[in-house]
Amino acid sequence: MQAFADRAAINETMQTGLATFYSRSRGGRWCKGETSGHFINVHQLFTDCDRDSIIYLSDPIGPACHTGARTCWFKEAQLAPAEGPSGGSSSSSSAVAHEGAHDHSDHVPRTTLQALERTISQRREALSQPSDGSKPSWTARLLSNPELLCKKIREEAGELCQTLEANEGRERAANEMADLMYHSMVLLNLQGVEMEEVLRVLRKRFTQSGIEEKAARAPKQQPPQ
Ligand SMILES: N=c1c2ncn([C@@H]3O[C@H](COP(=O)(O)OP(=O)(O)OP(=O)(O)O)[C@@H](O)[C@H]3O)c2ncn1[C@@H]1O[C@H](COP(=O)(O)O)[C@@H](O)[C@H]1O
Repeated sequence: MQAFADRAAINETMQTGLATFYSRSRGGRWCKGETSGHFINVHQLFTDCDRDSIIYLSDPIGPACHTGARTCWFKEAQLAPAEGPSGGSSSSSSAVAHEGAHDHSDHVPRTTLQALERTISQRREALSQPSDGSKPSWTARLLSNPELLCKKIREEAGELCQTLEANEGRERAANEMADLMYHSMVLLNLQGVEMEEVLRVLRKRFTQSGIEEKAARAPKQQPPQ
């Protein structure tokens, strides 16, 4: 979402950790979620180079958009082709944006991981439909065969390690990591885990050393003899 914030709203955000803005229509400060319950937990603030724009990096509790959509950006703007000099159009109006007809439930800008996660979900959904004779899908094969999936994940992890052990170079390492991530994401789909949950776990760990975290763990219960 995008909204205005004045100095007081930004100060409040920093003090409470909840995204707070300034409503120009109501002429006052508002904490996102105070009516809906959909608060936004802010964990980092960035300003742009000339300090007139701020990003609140955050974890939203529920949908961020007042329409109930996860994000406010669900309408795709399409760029009209630029007209040449004979078209009589000035350069400032050569690219005209207009809204696409997409519905917010499915059409939102996605990060690379979210786009891949969506494709995997679509393959999973297609498994429960009668086959439409479309192209064979490797993802569908993995989803239907957990044994093959786990074998591939172990194999890909081994190949990633080998890139270091056999000094295979950075391009190979990037490729093997991509293989491992893709196959692991198929497993996460079967487990009902979203990548966002994994990223949240990683973010939580930002402030803690791995050694300290392990030392603080509760002792494991011994299995009954
Ligand atoms: N990212 C991937 C992806 N990465 C790897 N693979 C497939 O995983 C398989 C890996 O098996 P291999 O045994 O060949 O293993 P390998 O390590 O690549 O090969 P070797 O080094 O062992 O020879 C290959 O078929 C790859 O094409 C992937 N298959 C699919 N995706 C994504 O999933 C989408 C949907 O794919 P389908 O479900 O196949 O339509 C694609 O558009 C991609 O975005």
